[in-house]
Amino acid sequence: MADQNLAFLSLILLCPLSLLLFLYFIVKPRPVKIQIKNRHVFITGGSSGIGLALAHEAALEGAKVSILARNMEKLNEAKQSIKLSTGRDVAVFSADVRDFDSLKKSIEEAGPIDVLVCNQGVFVPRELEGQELEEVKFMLDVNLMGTFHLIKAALPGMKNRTDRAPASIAIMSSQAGQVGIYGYTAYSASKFGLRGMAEALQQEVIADNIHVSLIFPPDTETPGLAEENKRRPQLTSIIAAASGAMKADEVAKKALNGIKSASFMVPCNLEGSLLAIATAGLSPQRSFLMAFIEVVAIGILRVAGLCFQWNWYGSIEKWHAQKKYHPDTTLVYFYLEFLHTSKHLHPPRTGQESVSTFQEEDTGK
Ligand SMILES: NC(=O)C1=CN([C@@H]2O[C@H](COP(=O)(O)OP(=O)(O)OC[C@H]3O[C@@H](n4cnc5c(N)ncnc54)[C@H](OP(=O)(O)O)[C@@H]3O)[C@@H](O)[C@H]2O)C=CC1
Ligand SMILES: CCCCCCCCCCCCCCCC(=O)[C@@H](N)CO
Repeated sequence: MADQNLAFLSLILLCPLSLLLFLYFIVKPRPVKIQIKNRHVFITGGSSGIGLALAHEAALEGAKVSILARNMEKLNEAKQSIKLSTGRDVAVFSADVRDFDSLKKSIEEAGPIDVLVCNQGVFVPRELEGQELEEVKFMLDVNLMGTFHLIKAALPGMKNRTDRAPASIAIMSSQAGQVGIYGYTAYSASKFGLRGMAEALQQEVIADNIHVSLIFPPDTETPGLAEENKRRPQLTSIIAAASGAMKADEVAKKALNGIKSASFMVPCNLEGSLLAIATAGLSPQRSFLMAFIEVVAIGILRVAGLCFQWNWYGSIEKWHAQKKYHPDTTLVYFYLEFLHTSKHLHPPRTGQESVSTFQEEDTGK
């Protein structure tokens, strides 16, 4: 009897241990550390929000930082604020990521890059039915094509870097790049696109000791989010509230740690970690411990994911039912529910909002 118990006990211990051992030997690419100190860190969208917070963090850690965005005034303000808080000078470059030639010029001027952070991004949430195709194209152009332009422009210099030390290409996705969210058809498409690009690119640049990281923040308090909240559909806010909001410097710290450990997927909060496991798919995983957790947890997280979908489709059904039977009270109802589910307070949508965010951003540049 005692022998049987012992055999049973060693069996339940042996299974996970042999799985761990197996994963230890097979995870690829192998773990690597990316140094930040004294390296050239080039951050697009570095004049605002998450990019600016990342520029601060990287400068604090002793990097040589360059930031790129369109508006020179905002760039200079960012430069001053980083100088003030860290005592370090950052180089600023004004270019639109949609314009490959001017981007290439800036990148050549900046010199070889060790850590490229593709962070620029625009988000104009709206149901596809009411969204102009130009707005769809705007998001795909800046978020997806802009990142292609950046990597095409920076890669030759990165490959020819003299020290051959591990380098990084970090790409700012979003939790809306892991799961499709109501109101984000175009935005989610642009961010899902980045994931496909990143998975393929990692295989192509591994031989050059370049390591790709994909960062997945939840709602993050930035000037961009404040602008977005003025016109975000209520259902988008309700669904996005499933993941807690973060501050830009918290996201920047998580992002920089993810870059330093060369993690392929970089979640930023607890919900993000669960999402990363639930959507692991065939993405690379360097950590055998994380791989172990993925293998063990993936089934139950699928159940959790289905529960989230149940909840979200419930909200959508309620929204439509309210609209049908009480057209006048719908907005009030959702506004009240919204107050309970989100920290971002703003007046309910009237349906009369203009597309000015997009037009203002997009003209005269
Ligand atoms: N805030 C959030 O809730 C979340 C944000 N993200 C992602 O994080 C990234 C940063 O977001 P956030 O900090 O909120 O954004 P902000 O709107 O605060 O800042 C965006 C930055 O990108 C620059 N930028 C915008 N368009 C272009 C362009 N065409 N060419 C060059 N630079 C451009 C802006 O400068 P300028 O206008 O002068 O060009 C600015 O520096 C984005 O990719 C976003 O999708 C992901 C999840 C959540
Ligand atoms: C299996 C377990 C699942 C765990 C919970 C899932 C929660 C999903 C919430 C998605 C939130 C999307 C926010 C997008 C923010 C963004 O990108 C915009 N603000 C634009 O910048």
